[in-house]
Amino acid sequence: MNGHVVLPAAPQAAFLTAPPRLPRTPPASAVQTPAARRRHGVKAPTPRGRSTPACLFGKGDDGPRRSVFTDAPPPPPPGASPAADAAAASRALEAWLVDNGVYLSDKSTWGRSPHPLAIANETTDDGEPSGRGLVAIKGVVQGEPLFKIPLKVLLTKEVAVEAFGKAVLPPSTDDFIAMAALLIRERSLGAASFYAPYLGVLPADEELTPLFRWSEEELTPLAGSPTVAAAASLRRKVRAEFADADAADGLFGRSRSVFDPAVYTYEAWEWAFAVLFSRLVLLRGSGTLALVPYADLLNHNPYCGAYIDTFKENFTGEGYVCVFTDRPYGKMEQVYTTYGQKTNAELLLLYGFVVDRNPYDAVDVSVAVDEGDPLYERKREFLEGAGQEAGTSVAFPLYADRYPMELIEYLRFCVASEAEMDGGADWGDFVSERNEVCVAQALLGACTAALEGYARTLEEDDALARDRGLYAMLTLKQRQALRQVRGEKRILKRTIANTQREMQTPRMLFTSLNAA
Ligand SMILES: C[S@@+](CC[C@H](N)C(=O)[O-])C[C@H]1O[C@@H](n2cnc3c(N)ncnc32)[C@H](O)[C@@H]1O
Repeated sequence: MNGHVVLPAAPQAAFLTAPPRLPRTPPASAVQTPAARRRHGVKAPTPRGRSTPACLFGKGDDGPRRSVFTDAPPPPPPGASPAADAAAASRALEAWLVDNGVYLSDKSTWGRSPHPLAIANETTDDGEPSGRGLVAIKGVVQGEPLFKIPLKVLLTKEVAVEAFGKAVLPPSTDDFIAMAALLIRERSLGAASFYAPYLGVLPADEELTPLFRWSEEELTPLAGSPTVAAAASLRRKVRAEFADADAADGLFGRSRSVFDPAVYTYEAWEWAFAVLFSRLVLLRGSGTLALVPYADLLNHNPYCGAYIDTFKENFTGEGYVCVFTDRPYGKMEQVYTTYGQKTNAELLLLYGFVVDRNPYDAVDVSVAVDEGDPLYERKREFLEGAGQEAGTSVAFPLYADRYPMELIEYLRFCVASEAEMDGGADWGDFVSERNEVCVAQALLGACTAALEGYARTLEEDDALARDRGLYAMLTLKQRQALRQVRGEKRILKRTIANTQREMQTPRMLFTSLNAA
């Protein structure tokens, strides 16, 4: 029996990023004319940096608005400081949202309660920077809709098809590819883009650090972790997708007058995919993938049960996206959403962060029929007959407190004796004490081999994390890597300890008590 830990295949739509260098003047083909804007059903852009959002400091439609983050002094000029620029970008986004019908006032009006949130330009989670976030500026009750974002400000494949035209971007184009093209185009338009205020609050390129963008050197502290292979796999996919699009018969290659090679570069492509991976949401009901401005400022909390949904206004028939809270929030508390039940490896790969105490964290262990097993051929043929392709190796997730029963069933088969095979055993059930002990040994072997693959032991990692002086010298990526490998090693060690304990009573070794 051999065993090693691997990550599941990288996400299907995983593609890529690096901040594109923007041309000073957008190519003529990329400039959005007022006529085109009308065709796309969007309003003329609010020039970036031109005005102070009325909703915060002026007397706009909603009257004066107080913001806990922007109270008092007038905004400093652009470029005064990174913090001032970030605040100005947030205000520009709010003004744009208000212009497009989002109610952000902290006053109630007929039929509308005060908007309970404000943008925090700098937040922290688990002691690490987590960029912008949304914070309650008044108490929020459970189930309260936090905001209504009109569908017209969303970025979707449909918008991309409209923007480029069906002849250039057929509706059958993959969602990620269509939206990557749209993002690159809108960014190249600069202030002329309808979405400029939204693009203005996206993290700076160097702040977009999903694992697939890490350099070889940056990946070094993750040596031994299945995340390294996952990052390489995702990087390859993103590159391959770009190569396809860039080929003479690909999306870009076919329409070079629209897709200027100086704008639609690999760097721009990677940037767009990093944005999409970390911000796209799947809207329930319609099944549409969308970038939802403002809603995508919500940070992730794995314990959060908030949900996002679309609905239609009764009178106007206009569509909205709404986020509903799962619990009450007090004033000044950061309000969260969930990006789904993701492992830390998935969060690191796609979003660039790791969550301490993540209840969904898991490490995949890959198990296979031992090639030295005299029954190897018979077992391989059996698996192929059952539809399993490419050998006998299968990956299963190990959680801190459980493992999937399918892993045990598969191991029971892998270690089965001839008599057990002949007897047509039900692998979902106890087969024999011998079989059960072999399963335990195989599991221990897989976990031990995985632990031996790391450069450092868990104890050495723990010592590094405890050493304040040394820890403070680590870069953010090094700290994320340390948290990632410590989490993986803890799960592997816990599985070893649990399995060794359970081996005391082999008859009851792998009951559903431990299984997921
Ligand atoms: C959908 S965006 C959320 C808004 C984001 N903070 C921003 O500044 O635009 C997702 C990104 O936020 C950050 N983030 C979200 N939740 C986080 C968390 N719990 N810990 C650390 N970073 C987090 C990560 O950089 C992630 O890629």
